[in-house]
Amino acid sequence: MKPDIKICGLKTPEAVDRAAQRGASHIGFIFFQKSPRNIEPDIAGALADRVRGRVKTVAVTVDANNDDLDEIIALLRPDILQFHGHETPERLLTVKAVTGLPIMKAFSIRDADDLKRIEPYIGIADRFLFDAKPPAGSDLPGGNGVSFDWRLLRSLDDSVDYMLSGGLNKDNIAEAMSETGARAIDVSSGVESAPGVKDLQMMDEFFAAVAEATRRAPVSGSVK
Ligand SMILES: O=C(O)c1ccccc1N[C@@H]1O[C@H](COP(=O)(O)O)[C@@H](O)[C@H]1O
Repeated sequence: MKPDIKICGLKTPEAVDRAAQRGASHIGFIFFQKSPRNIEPDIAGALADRVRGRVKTVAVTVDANNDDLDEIIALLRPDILQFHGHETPERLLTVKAVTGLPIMKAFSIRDADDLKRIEPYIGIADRFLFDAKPPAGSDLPGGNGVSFDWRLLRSLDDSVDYMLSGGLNKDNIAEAMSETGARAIDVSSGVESAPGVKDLQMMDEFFAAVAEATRRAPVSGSVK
């Protein structure tokens, strides 16, 4: 079965349309001032309208306050909230109760101990997203185009639903999928020609590489 595919950090109608045409299950919009992929909520909402109901929209935030979340939710009307900061389980429970939206909580992974940090979030986060730790000096908690040791995920219980993220691209996605058996994958800078600039051909090549990897080793299990 084809994995869920999230293309993150979209900013143009062309990239949104191409992601939908090629079969993305999710598209992500980044609400983080320091990111080259940062977008205003009203613009993200207009982009999402192009594919609403066909592709799930994900609002990516980093330790956002209530006012910012309210504005993003009102203007984007996302299907899923992705939290890429230091949000506590209590914070996410509150947001979930107030908004009624599914939550994806991102974790930066370098070693086995990093995976243990998900435990208090089990039963609260609807899905996890595993990304690499940012390189030293990076302003960004994600979107750095770096990978982690995928073998670490072998220890995960099969009931843990996650998106594999961090440095994925057309050249490594087959290995990443076969190493992890991930049922969902997430890419941003791996389909960019420059920071924040999505490249339609690179997107095509990524989707083709996922299709080829899926043909060789079908992903098993149910996909949300
Ligand atoms: O992409 C960003 O700029 C970003 C900013 C703040 C929080 C998260 C961000 N991106 C997330 O990181 C993954 C992985 O990116 P990459 O493929 O390694 O470049 C991306 O998909 C977003 O979920």
